[in-house]
Amino acid sequence: MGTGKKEAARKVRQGKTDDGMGNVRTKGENFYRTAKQAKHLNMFKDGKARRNAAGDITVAASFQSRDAPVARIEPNRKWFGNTRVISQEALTSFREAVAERAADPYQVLLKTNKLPMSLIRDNDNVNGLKQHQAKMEVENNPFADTFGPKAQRKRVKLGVSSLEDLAGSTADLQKSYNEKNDNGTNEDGTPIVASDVGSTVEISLTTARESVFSKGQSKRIWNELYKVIDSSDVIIHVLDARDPDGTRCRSVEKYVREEAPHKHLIFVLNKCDLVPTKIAAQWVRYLSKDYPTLAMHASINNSFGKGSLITLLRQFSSLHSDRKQISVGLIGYPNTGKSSIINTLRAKKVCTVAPIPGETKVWQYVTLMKRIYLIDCPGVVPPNQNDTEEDILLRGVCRVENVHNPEQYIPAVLRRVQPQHLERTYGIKAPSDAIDFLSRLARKGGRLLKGGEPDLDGVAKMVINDFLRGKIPWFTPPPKAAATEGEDEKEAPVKDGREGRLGEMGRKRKINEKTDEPADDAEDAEASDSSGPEFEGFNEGGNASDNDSIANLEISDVESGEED
Ligand SMILES: Nc1nc2c(ncn2[C@@H]2O[C@H](COP(=O)(O)OP(=O)(O)OP(=O)(O)O)[C@@H](O)[C@H]2O)c(=O)[nH]1
Repeated sequence: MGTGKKEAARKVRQGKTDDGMGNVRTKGENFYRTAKQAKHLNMFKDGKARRNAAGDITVAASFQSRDAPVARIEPNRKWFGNTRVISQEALTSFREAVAERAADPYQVLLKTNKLPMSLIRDNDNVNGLKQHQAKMEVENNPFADTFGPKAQRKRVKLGVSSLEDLAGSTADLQKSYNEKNDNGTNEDGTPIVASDVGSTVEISLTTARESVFSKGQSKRIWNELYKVIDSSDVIIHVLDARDPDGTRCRSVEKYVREEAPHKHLIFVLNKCDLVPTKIAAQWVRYLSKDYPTLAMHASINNSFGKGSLITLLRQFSSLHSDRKQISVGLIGYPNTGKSSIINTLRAKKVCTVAPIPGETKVWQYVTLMKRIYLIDCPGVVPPNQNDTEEDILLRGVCRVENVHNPEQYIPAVLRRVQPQHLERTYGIKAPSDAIDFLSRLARKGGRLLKGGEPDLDGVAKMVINDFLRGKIPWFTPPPKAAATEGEDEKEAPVKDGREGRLGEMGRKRKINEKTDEPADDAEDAEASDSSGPEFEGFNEGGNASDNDSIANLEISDVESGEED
């Protein structure tokens, strides 16, 4: 007698005849196993092989069977629900339409994750470098050499066919070696310009370059730049209006275009008060072909172009209305006025500004409005083998006081500046040569060393600083095409004093600055700002019929120098 019977007897005794589920278990009715229970229990039996008395398997267990079970997957409409079929022609025209808009700097492709971008940019995952290498390999070598036996492919290319040839070419090199070239000077003692010489001397020149000329190229600064680019939705590339091409970081533009195409890049041509209005307008027209460009004069009290920039940033923020805020990074060469632009937009001194490069050391966040943050970045200089030391110095990249023998750069200054402007600035007759000019200037200013010798070094530093800080007027003329293009287009009527003699705008501003009141807040900027470049703004939904993921950025007639 098991516990089951005892328990049953107890239940009967106590009058509890149900099984806890309301069923009274009486033998003969529902005492036996249900079909479900039986099936479940059979499942365990099924797993075993059946054996005879001797222990040999007579019937294999189901899992030991070698017959594949007949199975059928139930078809489901959902499998086909997410598939769209597009004809080749429709795809081609779609690709063309999108490529056209993507190439236009005034149109913005929004919500790219809702577009089939992999279809549009189908070359993205092809390794360009590998492809290029393979192409070069086949072009430079005959097929048999490239894909022939191993021995042929691995042979080192010496450029000589025999040992005698090799010995002869070494002797030739020895003869043509010029010791002076290694010192960075020609036979007549003038410095070698990188473009005159072959690549071997170029390498020795770059290694011999003073460290002061490598400012803005350090890994730390580039890390700061990448942090700023990564954190920004809009990137403002600040250019110096006097030399926009020289202060343009093309490698950074390329990086943004390729690695972060969803970020908006715009140019701001700063310090446009230092160049004639016409020249600034031509540069704006020229640069606008690549990216939207605004002209600006950064100054807290008397700015120009501030309203347009704020309007543009507001439009970018409304373009990303789904975001809580947008970040705007300011990048560019050192000393182009990035921090000054932030101060101008905020209408107060929030970033340190100095007339020396490298003032901004680390990136810095500044709130412009509730929805727009600005990020200041240290100045960066993309390394370029073709840049000479004088190019680097005269772009304001390095600090003049750290340069040895500054008088050697004065001829370059004289080449860039017109004689009459030097005459007007220093009151000295048109200089013939650099040393003569410096000594006359030193004598005029009483900058003499012991024994009455003119302090050429000190005066040269002063002249370079005046050149960089806008005291001596100069500018780089825009490319010929841009200049003539401007002539053809409607010429703005020239009002009094607006034809833009060099340095005039700056002088007028100085007078105005004394009388003007500072703007209260960035929000009031439009009201306080002078009439900046005309700007129409985003024409949201302008192309909605074509594709509602594409918004148009229409900047019409971006003209600089619309002076107040
Ligand atoms: N004339 C004129 N000078 C300007 C303008 N904007 C900036 N500057 C001057 O340029 C110098 C450099 O300005 P910063 O704002 O410090 O330049 P930055 O790009 O932040 O320089 P880094 O800190 O080296 O990156 C300062 O002396 C400014 O007064 C401008 O629009 N016109």
